[in-house]
Formats: sequence, C-alpha cells, structure tokens
Amino acid sequence: MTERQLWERYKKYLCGVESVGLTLDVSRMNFPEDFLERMRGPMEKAFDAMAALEKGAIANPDEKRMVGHYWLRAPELAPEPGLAKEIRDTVAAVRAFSDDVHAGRVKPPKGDRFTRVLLVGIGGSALGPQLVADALGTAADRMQVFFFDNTDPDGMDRVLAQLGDKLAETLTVVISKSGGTKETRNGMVEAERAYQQKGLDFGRHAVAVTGEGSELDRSAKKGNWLRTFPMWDWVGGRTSVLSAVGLLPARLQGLDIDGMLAGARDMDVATRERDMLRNPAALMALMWFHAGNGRGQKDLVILPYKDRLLLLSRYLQQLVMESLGKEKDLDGKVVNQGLAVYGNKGSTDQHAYVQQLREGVNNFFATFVEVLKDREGTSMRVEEEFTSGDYLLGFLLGSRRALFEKGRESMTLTVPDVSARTLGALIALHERAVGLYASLVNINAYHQPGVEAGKKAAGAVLELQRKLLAKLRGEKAKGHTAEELATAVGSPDEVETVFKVLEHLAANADQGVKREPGAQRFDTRFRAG
Ligand SMILES: O=P(O)(O)OC[C@H]1O[C@H](O)[C@H](O)[C@@H](O)[C@@H]1O
Repeated sequence: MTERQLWERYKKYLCGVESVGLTLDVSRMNFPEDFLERMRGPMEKAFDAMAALEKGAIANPDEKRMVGHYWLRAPELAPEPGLAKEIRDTVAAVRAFSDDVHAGRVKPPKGDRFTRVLLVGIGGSALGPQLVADALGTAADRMQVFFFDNTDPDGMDRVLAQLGDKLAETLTVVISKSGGTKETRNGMVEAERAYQQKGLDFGRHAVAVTGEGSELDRSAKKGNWLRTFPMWDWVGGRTSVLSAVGLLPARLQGLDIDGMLAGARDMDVATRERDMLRNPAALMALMWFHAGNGRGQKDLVILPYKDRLLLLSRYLQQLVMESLGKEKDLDGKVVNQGLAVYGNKGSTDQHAYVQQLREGVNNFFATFVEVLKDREGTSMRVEEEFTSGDYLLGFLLGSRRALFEKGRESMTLTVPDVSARTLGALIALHERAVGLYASLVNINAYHQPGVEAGKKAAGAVLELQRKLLAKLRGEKAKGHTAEELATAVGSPDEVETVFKVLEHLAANADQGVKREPGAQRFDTRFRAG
C-alpha cells in the first residue's frame, strides 16, 4: 500500500470520540475489505450480550454474578435503586473522607496531617491505582502514594525505608475485594509491625477497601481502623479502578476523580454505539480478532509514546489476559483462548526490543498511543526547528512506518493529553473492547478459574513447610537429607519441594535451619538450629 492509499484508508476508517477527543486509526491493520461485513452478525450478538450485561444479567455465569463496572460511572444505569445509592454514597464518602484527611480533621495521633499513603494490595487492587498515581501525579500532589503490591520482604523494606520517619504521617489503605489474599494480608501484617516498631497505633493509621464481612473487614473492625469502604461482588478486581479501589487513593493524592469518572462515562456512551465503524471499542475488538484469527495467535504490544503511560501495558496485561485467557468457552469446550499483552513506552522501547518487532518473528501487532499535548507550558527548541516533543512524534510515526513496511500491523490511538478524563476514557475503552471480544470468541471474560490452581499449590507448599518445621523442632540439631525429611513427613514424592523449602530456610539465617558446609547438592544435610 502506498502512503497515499494509506491516507485514504486512514480517512475511511478513522473512528473518533469527540467528547473525549480520542481517535482510533486502524488503517495499518491489514484486514480484508469484507472483514467488517463478515463480522457484523457476531458483533451484533456481542452488542446484545453487552446490553444485557449492562441491564444486570448474570454475565459471569460461573460465579453467578452481575457485572456492573459500567454503573460505577453512571449509577442511574444500575438495575436496582439500592445499588445506585451505594455507588453514589461511596463516591461521596471517598470525597468527604479525603477532604477530612487533607484538612487535618482526620489526622495521625502523633502528627498534624497525613502526608503519605501506603497502599497495600495486589492485582486489580493495585494495578489500577498504580497506573492512575503514575499517570496523573505531580510534585504538587496533596499526598504521595507508595505501594506494597507483593509479599517480597525486601520490596516492603525498600518502601518503608523511603517512608522513614514519615510513617508517622502515613495513612495505610489496605485493599482487597475478597479480603483474603495472602500477599495483601502479609503486607498488612508487615505494615502493622512497622508502625508498632515506631510506637504508632496501626489502627489509627489504617483504612480498608473490601467486601462486607471479609477477613479484612473483620480485621479492620477488630483493630478499630479509621474506616472501611465497600467493594461489591458485582465489580471484578480488574475493572475496579473506578470504584473505591481506585477512587480513594486517587482522591487522597489530590487527583480529579470526577474527571476520571466523566471520561469513562463519555467513553461508555460512545462504545454503546452499534455502528462498528463509529465505535472504537468494537473496532478495536475486531482488530484483535483479525490479528490473531480469533485465537490470540498474535501478541498485542502497547506502545504509548508518553512516560506517564508507562504502566498502561501492565494494567492492560491483567485486564486483557485475566479476562481472555481461558481454557474453556461458554459451552464448556476446551479452546485455550487468550491475547498476550506487553509493552512499555516509546521511544524508549525503540532502543530495546523494537529491533525484533521489525525484523524478527512476526507474532504481534501493536497499539501506538499518541498524546498530542507535549507538556504543561511551552517547550524549548532542542534544534532550530524542533522540540523534544516533535522528536517524540517523529519517532512514533517513523517506528509505525518501519513496522508497516515489513508487514507488521498496528493501530494508533490518539488522545489530547494525559488528563484524568483521558485516562478514564482509555480505561473504559479497553474494558469495553475486552467485553465485546470475549463475546466474539464465546468466553466468560469475568471469572478467573485458573488463578486458583497456583494459590492452592502454594498453600500445599506452606503446609509441607509447617510439617517440616514441626519435625525439625522435635529433633534438636540432627542432620537430615531432604530425602529423609520428605519421607519423615509422609511426602516422599515431594522431595524436591522439601529440598527447595529447606534451601530457602537455610539461606535466611533467622529460620533456624542450617545447610552443612561442603555438602553435595542432593546429598545436602540440614539440621535444626
Ligand atoms: O482484591 P483481591 O481480592 O485481594 O484480589 C486481588 C487479585 O487476586 C486474584 O488472584 C485475582 O486473580 C485478581 O483478579 C485480583 O485482582
């Protein structure tokens, strides 16, 4: 295709949402002329399913739940007035509480103001807040936000070291929809101890966002925490950023949550449009379908040319892969669906992996994200005619062209800026694209049965450790091989796990297990310390 023909194609297929100033350009996706027509029927069905979902159908059949993230930004659409009220009340509570914190009406026992937020959460209870905090944060924020999003001890130490004595002015927000996620529980316990070590009362510094009656909810009540915000079973973790999960930390940070909600709401209106060519979410879902033959055969590379959107790919990784990566379809047939997502930012990535994208295995398609506004204020010229931002655009267009020349497809999303409105719109756009695509390939986008297997297996490992420690404690300072111990705890076939657990215990001096010097790897002897 010549550049001229591409321009014609650009004009023909350009899909814009005026209310948020976003456009989607699919001209560099090589779908055949009749593709959209062929997909009209399946897309009609996807729209029907989406309409039913928005009206409160049990769109997540396995878990027998409604799927209501669209109501978060349009409570009047909620199928029951009670739900609409809960949504509105929660937003009002987030606002009021944040105002109280900022004004010092809610304050730390040993300080005038809370100046920092430590968010403890993982998956959908961290990725959205991290994206929002990084995309919209400035040096002038009301509060600085830090994260515990793992059960990595050193990771937590690093954050605590950054907080230092400011822990006394830190509000900890523990977020877990289920309230039982172990990583988050561990983060909470570690945070609590950090406060205690500084002579601070954790409960007076703590807030929870969780489902009613959950383990976390009970801890918060028992520990007399400052307050709890609700999380509902009809909002999935990966689509929860516009519930209290994302709104509370954002508002505490001083960000424009109304803008985020309005941007998402406007995008929702635009993506209810049944004309595929005028609906960017439908068009995007169709492009995903085209690129990967409806089987996820190509990976999606997210390339925002903007530092503030660095975490977009990580956020979308969960949204897309946890939603679409499914073993079975809605009829129970094994389909092993999915769509892999990765990316960072341009032009940085052009100096890293774009080499392979242009010349290596052609197993991907890209979404470029172009942000029109370069920065607040004016730009200096780095050369006579150009600013740094001119270069950024040059690299985006250049990279896109270089890929296309080699038959590598891409879409381009153009947004006016990285504002709260735009971010809300980008999130809503992808949420809708995921939902529509899931219908096209006949899967449930709203459950995650595969996640449980890893959690259960981890539980078995910890149970084995419990047994091992009981055994070792009973026999003081006796040497053992991993084989002997595996047999002794009644799990002879689990010898590798026993070995790995002992190896880890021995590497951490305080755990009371030592590895004997000079021992051979599989002959290693351990003893209780
Ligand atoms: O918010 P939580 O209940 O703690 O869940 C946190 C995350 O963990 C789970 O493993 C799910 O797969 C995610 O969808 C979820 O976002």
